[in-house]
Amino acid sequence: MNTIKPQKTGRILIIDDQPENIHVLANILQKEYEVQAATNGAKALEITYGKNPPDLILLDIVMPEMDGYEVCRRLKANKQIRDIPVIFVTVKKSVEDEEYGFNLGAVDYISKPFQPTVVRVRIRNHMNLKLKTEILEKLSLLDSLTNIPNRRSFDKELQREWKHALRSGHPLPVLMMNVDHFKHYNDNYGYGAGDECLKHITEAMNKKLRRPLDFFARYGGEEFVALLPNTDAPGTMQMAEQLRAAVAEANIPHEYSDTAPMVTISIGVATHSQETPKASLEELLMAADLALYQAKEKGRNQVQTDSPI
Ligand SMILES: Nc1nc2c(ncn2[C@@H]2O[C@H](COP(=O)(O)OP(=O)(O)OP(=O)(O)O)[C@@H](O)[C@H]2O)c(=O)[nH]1
Repeated sequence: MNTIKPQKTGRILIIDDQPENIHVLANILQKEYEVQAATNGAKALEITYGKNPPDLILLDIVMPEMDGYEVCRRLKANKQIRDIPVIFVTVKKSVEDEEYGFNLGAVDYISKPFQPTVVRVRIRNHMNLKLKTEILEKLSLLDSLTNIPNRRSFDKELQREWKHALRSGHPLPVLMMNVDHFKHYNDNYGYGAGDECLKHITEAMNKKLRRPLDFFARYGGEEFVALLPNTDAPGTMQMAEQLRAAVAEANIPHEYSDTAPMVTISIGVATHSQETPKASLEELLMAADLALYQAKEKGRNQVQTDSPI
């Protein structure tokens, strides 16, 4: 008979210099969670920075070389991993010790010797909170209609890529895309049909953006935006043209468009590069917006750029 194994709901890293202590905690937790172990701070940091970081960390304080406080300090100093909850599990149980641990950013403090049931419940609570927070964070970065990143997510990504472009000297192209005569579409086919249209357009464009660094988001309403980091000017124009064509070729009828019998988009391209440097990311966005305005002015269903090849 096939038995269904309950799914493990998270990964826990146990850090303790005494393997037998790790064993005791692992025994309590491994039914519910995937358990990782490290007997010193250096190994713990290696696991945490690695490909499969834990969702929660149980950390002993008294360890030779790097003690638990120092491990915690280093974890909390790193932006990428500082949100992993740390729980101290220790024989140090004075109020001052606890206070010190909490001040370093720990979420809880479990004194040894401990009651397995209490440990299990406290860890389950912290794990649930961590996983739910993660889900909410992911949702807060997604556009609910199209399921692609939203403007908030784009703003974060742009900040990151802007800094990277300044450091590396690589070009950073931005594409602003706007649906043509979308007000007529909504007014004539209805807002629900308008929503469906936005979903189809998203799909059509998403299929074309294949590079791992490409970032595509809904900027708001009927406006979309894409970042194509490290793409040169000819490549950017080719990509923009492909996106424009992909929407036209989706062939979504739009009898009320003054431009074409189907839904089309206009695209404005601006690039921060050695040839066309921008003083700030705001200037980069404004340049893309201006190019989009020109694409609309010149007849829509076309690409305009501030960085001609
Ligand atoms: N269905 C739907 N419509 C939206 C959404 N967000 C914005 N819109 C509509 O998009 C339309 C945008 O209209 P305008 O800014 O006048 O632009 P346009 O009609 O596309 O004209 P041009 O951009 O000049 O070609 C408005 O009717 C908005 O109500 C959405 O989430 N769903």
